[in-house]
Amino acid sequence: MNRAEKAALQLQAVAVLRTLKETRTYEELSTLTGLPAGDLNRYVNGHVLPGADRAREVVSEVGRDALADELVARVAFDDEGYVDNSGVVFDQSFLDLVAPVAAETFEFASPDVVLTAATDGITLGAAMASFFDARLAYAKKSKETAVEEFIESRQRLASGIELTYYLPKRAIEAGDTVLVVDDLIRSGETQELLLDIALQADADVGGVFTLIAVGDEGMRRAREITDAPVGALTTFE
Ligand SMILES: O=P(O)(O)OC[C@H]1O[C@H](OP(=O)(O)OP(=O)(O)O)[C@H](O)[C@@H]1O
Repeated sequence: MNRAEKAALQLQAVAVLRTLKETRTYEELSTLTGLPAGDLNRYVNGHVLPGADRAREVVSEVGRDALADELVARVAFDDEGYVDNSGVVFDQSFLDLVAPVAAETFEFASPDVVLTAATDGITLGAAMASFFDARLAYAKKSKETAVEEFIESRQRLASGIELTYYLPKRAIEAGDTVLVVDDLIRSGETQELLLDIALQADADVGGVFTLIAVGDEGMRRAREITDAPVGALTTFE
């Protein structure tokens, strides 16, 4: 880890602690993290930065659990099992915290491009792309006017309806490492289409990440297609 990476990790840990502090006292934060309340106070107020080891622990362990809990609290299911995750995907600051936690938790290859599906995957994709200093590409269900060449991936869904995603061809170059992300994986049909787009582009898949996995069908499907790490921040049964 070079100096800039260390500084970035330290600042991410401070951002995680500040978010946790919004709804907790320093004593509660101390119980949660195992760190002394006085040190936490100095980190949250920006007087001192946590050392690299502490910072990593905050981001990957405390941060992961706390963000997963926060995610559960912000997601609602209706009677038919559909998910309302607007409380998460509309909150770019929250997603900006998720990105370093995801990167610390799963061993994704550092991507050149983060690939997602419009619409709800875009804000998570932007957070992940910004964290990795990568480009963002999102496939859409319609063709963008004025774009001449597309990579298309089509599939007949279990429902019988055909779903096609289109990505402007120049968005991914052959040999790019692609991290596929989405807000939600349920059946895995969308992930399969995104992974097929990466394959058609002759890209290498560096990982698959989702905020929410509903059941394990979609995650299993993604793991059948790629050997890269496939991870979710939270799984709902
Ligand atoms: O694993 P799957 O069964 O494919 O489901 C996951 C997909 O469903 C949602 O998108 P949706 O198709 O509702 O489009 P939207 O993002 O525009 O709402 C979600 O954003 C994922 O892309």
